[in-house]
Amino acid sequence: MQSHDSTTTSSAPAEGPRTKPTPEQVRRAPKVLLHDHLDGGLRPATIVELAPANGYQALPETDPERLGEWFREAADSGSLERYLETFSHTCGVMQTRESLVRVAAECAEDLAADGVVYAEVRYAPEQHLNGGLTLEEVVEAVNEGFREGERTARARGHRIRVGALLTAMRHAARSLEIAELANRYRDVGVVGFDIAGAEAGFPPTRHLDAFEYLKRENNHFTIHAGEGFGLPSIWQALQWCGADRLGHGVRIIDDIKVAEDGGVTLGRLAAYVRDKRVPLELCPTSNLQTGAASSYADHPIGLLRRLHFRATVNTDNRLMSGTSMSAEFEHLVRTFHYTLDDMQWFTVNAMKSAFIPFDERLAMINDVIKPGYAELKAEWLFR
Ligand SMILES: O=c1[nH]cnc2c1ncn2[C@@H]1O[C@H](CO)[C@@H](O)[C@H]1O
Ligand SMILES: [Zn+2]
Repeated sequence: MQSHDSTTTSSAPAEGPRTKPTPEQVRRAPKVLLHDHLDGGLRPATIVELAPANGYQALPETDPERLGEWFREAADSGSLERYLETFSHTCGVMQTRESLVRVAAECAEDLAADGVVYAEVRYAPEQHLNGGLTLEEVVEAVNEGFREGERTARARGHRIRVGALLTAMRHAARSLEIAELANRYRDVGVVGFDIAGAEAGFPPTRHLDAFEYLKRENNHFTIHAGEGFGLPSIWQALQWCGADRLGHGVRIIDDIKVAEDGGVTLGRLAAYVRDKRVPLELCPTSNLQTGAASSYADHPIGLLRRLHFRATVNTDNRLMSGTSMSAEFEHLVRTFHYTLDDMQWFTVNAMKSAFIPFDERLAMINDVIKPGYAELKAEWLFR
């Protein structure tokens, strides 16, 4: 793996842009998040407070701290299916308009406080209908919450833009309806579409009609693929369904061979993914919990970054993984000795891969991300 410990050579500066960023710098660095689930990022205290209004009585703990621990432990099962069971408790308290507005507002605030400047946050509208809301009311409540959170963040000195991705559940049969919903709200807060849920046994081609519809509408979508299942799922997502990005895609590693001497051979699918610059929404901590990777050091992100795949860093579910964008980068800095330059590389990759218009992505890169990193990289000069 990469190892450039810049403190070992006597001629290298002890400080500088290529040294390890401090936790404070990691937090302040502008970050872009493409893969974060709204129902996987609630504050534990909010879950406890919202339970009565939603008539939800099945919470495993009512003390916020213990509840947070419960989620982290329950999600740490080594299986995607068991990991997903924990979402019944978060969706259980997201069944009223007020609950959805609050959860979305807090999501935007929490991401902004963590230094995220642009986020695409996903959720499945079909999972929020038990209290009598319509699909449209769900989308409008979440949009309202994101706008409110953006304003609160701004008042606290943080700038963030949040777009929604509408997810359809792959075991269910509402994907075309949700794709149509995403299309209807595309210029009002919704930037794309996704499918999620258990991957094994539910191939993306089950939802081909939804993807073909979105393609005809010139709309954007990502597909969870290559997480709980391997290469066939990634291949279908790209070559049958036409996904713009891969949710996780981490198992593309199965199509990459590294020889004893370090030589690397890409199979046809891995070569396609790299050549076509297909964005990989990698989520290291989540992968450790669902068994898609065994440790940070063994996580394919190290190799994929080295091979210049379009890799991005994401949280997936901040509650279940007890993580944040800063925490994910901290793990990577510690494991792979990443610098601010590496962080900027991942962040620019993510911004290039976002679903908002090209001119806005470019302005975010040139006017927000690059100046943000330049300022951090220059700090050592003035200490
Ligand atoms: O890593 C994941 N892989 C597959 N599905 C997921 C993952 N994280 C969350 N969800 C599913 O997406 C739904 C909508 O947000 C969640 O309710 C959960 O069931
Ligand atoms: Zn996910």
